[in-house]
This record gives sequence, C-alpha cells and structure tokens, in this order.
Amino acid sequence: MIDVVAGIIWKNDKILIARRSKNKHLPYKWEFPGGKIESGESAEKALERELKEELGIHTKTNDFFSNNIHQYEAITINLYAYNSIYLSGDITLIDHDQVEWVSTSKLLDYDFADADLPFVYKLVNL
Ligand SMILES: Nc1nc2c([nH]c(=O)n2[C@@H]2O[C@H](COP(=O)(O)OP(=O)(O)OP(=O)(O)O)[C@@H](O)[C@H]2O)c(=O)[nH]1
Repeated sequence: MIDVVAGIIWKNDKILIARRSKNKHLPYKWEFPGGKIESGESAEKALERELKEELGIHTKTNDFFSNNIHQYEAITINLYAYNSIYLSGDITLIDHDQVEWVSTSKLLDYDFADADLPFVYKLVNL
C-alpha cells in the first residue's frame, strides 16, 4: 500500500484543485494536489514539500480532514487529506495541465480521481 497525502488548499473560501497531465497515472483526472509520503517524513511536511515541488507554492498544513484507502487496478493507496493554507508563490504547472480555485459548491462539476470522491462529498456537505 502506498501512503499519499493530498492538500485541501484554502485561499479565502476557495480550494485549489488540479488536473493530472496526460502522461501521469489517472490522466486528466482532477485531484487535491500532493504526492507520496517518503519514509521518515510526516504527512504534514510531505504535503508542504510536494506542493513546493509540483506547483511552486508555499503552504502551511493544518488539520487532518479524512483518509481513504482505495484500490486501483494496479495499486492500492491510502490517501490522507489535510486542510492546508496557501501562503505564497505563483502556481507553476509541472505534473498538472490545469488548476482552478473553486468553491465547495462547484466541486461536483469536476471529474475527480475515484480515491478523492469521499473527500469531495464531505466538502460539498460542509
Ligand atoms: N497527489 C494526489 N495523488 C492522488 C490523488 N488521488 C489519487 O488517486 N492519487 C494517486 O496517488 C498516487 C500518488 O500520487 P502522485 O503521482 O501525485 O505522487 P508523486 O508525485 O509522489 O509520485 P511520482 O513522482 O512517482 O509521480 C498516484 O497514483 C495518484 O494517481 C490526489 O488527490 N492527490
């Protein structure tokens, strides 16, 4: 099982979502950006590192939101979602081809990775 951390990144009352590039696992699926937790690393720090590497932004990880174990055809992931605060930096697209700042009421308009759907439903009902 692969431990992955994803950020629900808030700026005012909007969340940053990103679409995975064509050449990635789950191409064109929307996700809460993040990545694999490295050994010896906390989920909070892994998230801050991944968001700097993948999007070029500085964030502060806040509280744990939820987790979901999901089995894809080839891999099983334990996806941990944390609320996170956008601090600074212009977004650079590296692993994604689009990003959007969206309000929770609009999340269902996007085609999210299956593992993210429980988070989407929880956020829509906040
Ligand atoms: N970051 C992220 N990954 C997710 C989400 N939902 C989801 O199923 N995943 C899956 O979790 C796995 C790890 O994500 P990733 O590809 O961003 O990780 P990474 O940057 O550390 O790895 P890489 O450098 O090998 O591509 C992928 O298989 C991805 O498809 C999500 O909301 N955020």
